[in-house]
Amino acid sequence: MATTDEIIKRTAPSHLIDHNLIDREVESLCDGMVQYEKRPAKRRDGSTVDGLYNAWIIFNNPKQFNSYTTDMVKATILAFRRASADRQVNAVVFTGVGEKAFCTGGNTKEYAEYYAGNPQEYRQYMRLFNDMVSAILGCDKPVICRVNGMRIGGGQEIGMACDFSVAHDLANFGQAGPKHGSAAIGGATDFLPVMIGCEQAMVSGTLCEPFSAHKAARLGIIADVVPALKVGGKFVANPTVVTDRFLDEYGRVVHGEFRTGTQFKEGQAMIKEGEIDLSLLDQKVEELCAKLLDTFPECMTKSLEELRKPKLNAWNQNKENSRAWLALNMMNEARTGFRAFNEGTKETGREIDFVKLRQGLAVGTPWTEELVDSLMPQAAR
Ligand SMILES: CC(C)(COP(=O)(O)OP(=O)(O)OC[C@H]1O[C@@H](n2cnc3c(N)ncnc32)[C@H](O)[C@@H]1OP(=O)(O)O)[C@@H](O)C(=O)NCCC(=O)NCCSC(=O)C1=CCCCC1=O
Repeated sequence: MATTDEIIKRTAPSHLIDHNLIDREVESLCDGMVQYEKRPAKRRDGSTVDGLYNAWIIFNNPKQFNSYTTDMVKATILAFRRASADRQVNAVVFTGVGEKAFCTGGNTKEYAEYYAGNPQEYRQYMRLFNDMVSAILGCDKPVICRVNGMRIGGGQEIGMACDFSVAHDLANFGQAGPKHGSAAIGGATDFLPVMIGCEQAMVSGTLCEPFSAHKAARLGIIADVVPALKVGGKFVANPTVVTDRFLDEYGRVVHGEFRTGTQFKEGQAMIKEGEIDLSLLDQKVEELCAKLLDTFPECMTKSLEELRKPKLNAWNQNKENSRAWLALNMMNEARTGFRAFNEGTKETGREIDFVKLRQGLAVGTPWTEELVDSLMPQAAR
């Protein structure tokens, strides 16, 4: 009987049709700010497999916490299409450069300096943003978000669109929308209720308070969490977070909550002194890729399609209306909030005086250029 290798050699077509839409390098669309790499797939024992790969899609804008510009969004859509169509690709790993941030969402500089007050332009941008989320949810390969750091705002939204998330435990998660002039309707309001339930979704989507990776694991937003901080050559859990007990003296769950006061400060100092090592994160990601490799490929894709439905159905129901609302919102609250973040500093703060704005609106003050300027942090203080 012929071996499988001999049969493959004899029967595979000599010419393969390319199903990509365009024949262009991902990097060329965005000055290398999104990288696309095919890394050899590995078996569970760590050995490399011939002719099979995992596609790594990497945001490369670390100075701005891997926030995505319009060009990066375009490149990301192309990257996911490429990985989806590539017969040699087992799984996609979506991550960012460095250890500080996976992604903190849309680029607030571009929002403030180009899109603010320009709803028709932002509507075009939102076409691309929506296509990026849909490209993740429509990828024929399992998508793993390798959470190499903060996952905030639109970063959390594209992260939650992925099938699995594995994080290092110094990463924070959360939304920024209502604090910065937006609503978290780029996926979060669709995904959060189905992933963590309506109550916790409400807390995250409205209050915009960051939460730890340990809490993200407890809530069920991520599949796994690993330590990244090394002190004296040994891995330790994030020292700014409670990880040594589950309940407080009143029986309330405290595991994964941030420590407070002096304990928090001591934790921060420990992080500063220690060394960050992402090797355990990479190990977990590779392990997951290897498990996915050990399955029938079409059964895997069908399983993904079915298991994505709760997220996908919510997303498809809302994405076009959300796009229109977000575009018009660029005339007032987004224009104000993103400018405030962009123009403010650590000294002045980067948010507006919400009470002042609410007081003005409460007596019918219209949105004017003058009102917006007066709300900027440097003007108010
Ligand atoms: C809370 C933060 C994520 C982190 O705070 P902190 O740790 O204090 O760091 P910073 O000093 O604020 O940031 C370090 C530098 O990175 C720059 N940065 C951070 N995030 C962005 C960004 N999103 N775009 C551009 N630049 C960014 C920051 O300016 C600093 O650089 P500098 O040169 O000034 O020192 C905090 O950074 C934060 O809140 N960031 C903004 C988060 C945000 O508002 N994101 C956009 C949300 S809206 C969105 O993503 C949407 C998606 C689609 C649908 C519509 C929509 O609104």
